[in-house]
Amino acid sequence: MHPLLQGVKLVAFDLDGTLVDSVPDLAAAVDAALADDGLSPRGEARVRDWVGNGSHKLIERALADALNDAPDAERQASVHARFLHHYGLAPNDRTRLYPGVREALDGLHAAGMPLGLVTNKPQAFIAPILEGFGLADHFGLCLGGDALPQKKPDPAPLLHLAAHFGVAPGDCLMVGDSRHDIEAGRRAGFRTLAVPYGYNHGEPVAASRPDAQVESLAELV
Ligand SMILES: O=C(O)COP(=O)(O)O
Ligand SMILES: [Mg+2]
Repeated sequence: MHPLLQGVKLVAFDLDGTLVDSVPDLAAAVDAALADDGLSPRGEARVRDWVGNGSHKLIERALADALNDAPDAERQASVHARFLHHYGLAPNDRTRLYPGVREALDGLHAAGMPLGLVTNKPQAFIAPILEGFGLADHFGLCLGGDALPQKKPDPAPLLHLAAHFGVAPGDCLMVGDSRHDIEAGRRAGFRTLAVPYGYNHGEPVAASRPDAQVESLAELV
């Protein structure tokens, strides 16, 4: 067991970039939505740097890049709707679990550790993705970016999760790949653990000074 887990009574995981490498499917849906609007594809490498603040921000960043200008609200809304449509058709085609994720989730779950998921991804996509990997039953509560008025880096979803399980924030651990996870965790009073392999707008997540970092989540168990 990782030393940071000592005394921990609830572990909250981020989804994109922490448990799953979802950018191939996200980028395909972004590019399909842009194509519906007559715009050229942006590609996986750019989309990788735009993930982390939810689907509206993702589309805003993609449109600003494609247009070289801030999109108007109507165009933003219509391309976002097309993105939700395309992503909903294939959220799991090329999405993969990172190495060590299944071992970590199986091990923690088998040990009776309550697990939660806090992602900025829309709620509707969480279950299809987790079910695709047979992992939906591992999590007692999953919160998407549209589940509450606030999303990460606001601490509200983490505090909601801790209250749901009746665990004091100081006994909770937030595990994530981006500065939004570490900031939300710190502001909620959680311990924080980072993985370096995900999406953090092209910056090392270590710059956010998490309490610890692991190369693989297998190190948790
Ligand atoms: O949808 C996003 O922007 C990222 O989601 P995450 O919070 O699971 O990294
Ligand atoms: Mg993430």
